Amino acid sequence: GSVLTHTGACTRISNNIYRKDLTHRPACTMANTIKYLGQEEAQHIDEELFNEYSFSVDQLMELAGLSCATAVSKGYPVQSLPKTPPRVLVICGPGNNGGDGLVCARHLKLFGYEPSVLYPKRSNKPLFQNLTTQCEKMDISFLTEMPEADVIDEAYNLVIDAIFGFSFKGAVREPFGEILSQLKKITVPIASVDIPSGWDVENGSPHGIQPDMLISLTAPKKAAHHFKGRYHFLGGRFVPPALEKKYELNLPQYPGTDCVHQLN
Ligand SMILES: NC(=O)C1=CN([C@@H]2O[C@H](COP(=O)(O)OP(=O)(O)OC[C@H]3O[C@@H](n4cnc5c(N)ncnc54)[C@H](OP(=O)(O)O)[C@@H]3O)[C@@H](O)[C@H]2O)[C@@H](O)CC1
Ligand SMILES: [K+]
Repeated sequence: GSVLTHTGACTRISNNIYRKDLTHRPACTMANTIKYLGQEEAQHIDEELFNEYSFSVDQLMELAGLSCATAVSKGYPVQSLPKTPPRVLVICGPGNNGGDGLVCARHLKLFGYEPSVLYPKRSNKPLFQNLTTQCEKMDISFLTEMPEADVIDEAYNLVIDAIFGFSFKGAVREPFGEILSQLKKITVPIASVDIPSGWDVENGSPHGIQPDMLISLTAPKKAAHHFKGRYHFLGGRFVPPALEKKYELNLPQYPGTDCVHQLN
């Protein structure tokens, strides 16, 4: 049952999850509302997971990437894809969001998809080199350049956008400006990891890419209020309860042992 005493400013999405109405601040208690994080708060939680809770990047990235592949398999089951072979294009950026993409590509391959990766600005950190080798050893092909929008529509069933996450700031620098301009023209669906790339992390971007799926990791970022696609999943089921409490994340219960929770 609801414990909210509000004026209709919250939209009930599913059990114990309420989405804030964009037009006015909810008068309801925030006790049952999943928190949408600002950029700095997302970065603080990230630092705390590593520094206070002693997680390694590898651990959380593996769970984040697995969540993304799982959400994709729920929204776009391999048997339901219009084109065979079941090709998907995974575009990876230079930071940890790109690392999530590399992990996601590997799990998608294990799930029966045929991922190809575009990873134009590579990190020389061992973690990223290892993730790249793991993909190569699993016969995941790496593209040398961004295909034109019509080629993507012809060859791929969907695009995984793992270009930028919660550390994105300012005007998009190349080669990602050109990549995002092609993504604005494609008609196959885009699944964005954590943030639709190119969007301001808090305010979104009305003229940016419009993904069909968003997989929010740890907790949604404020930009997710502007997401208009069909599927919004929460992933990254690794938040210790004490950390969740400290930041008042009010995360929903994940079903059973699932690593993703569908928000809408
Ligand atoms: N705690 C969690 O929840 C976990 C979070 N995880 C994931 O980590 C993500 C955050 O990763 P992150 O901090 O590495 O940054 P991210 O957003 O990938 O981008 C930084 C890179 O982008 C670049 N860049 C920035 N602005 C740019 C511009 N305008 N134009 C062009 N380039 C620009 C910038 O380049 P530089 O400024 O260094 O040149 C830098 O290299 C998070 O969203 C989630 O997906 C999981 O892996 C694990 C658990
Ligand atoms: K992204």
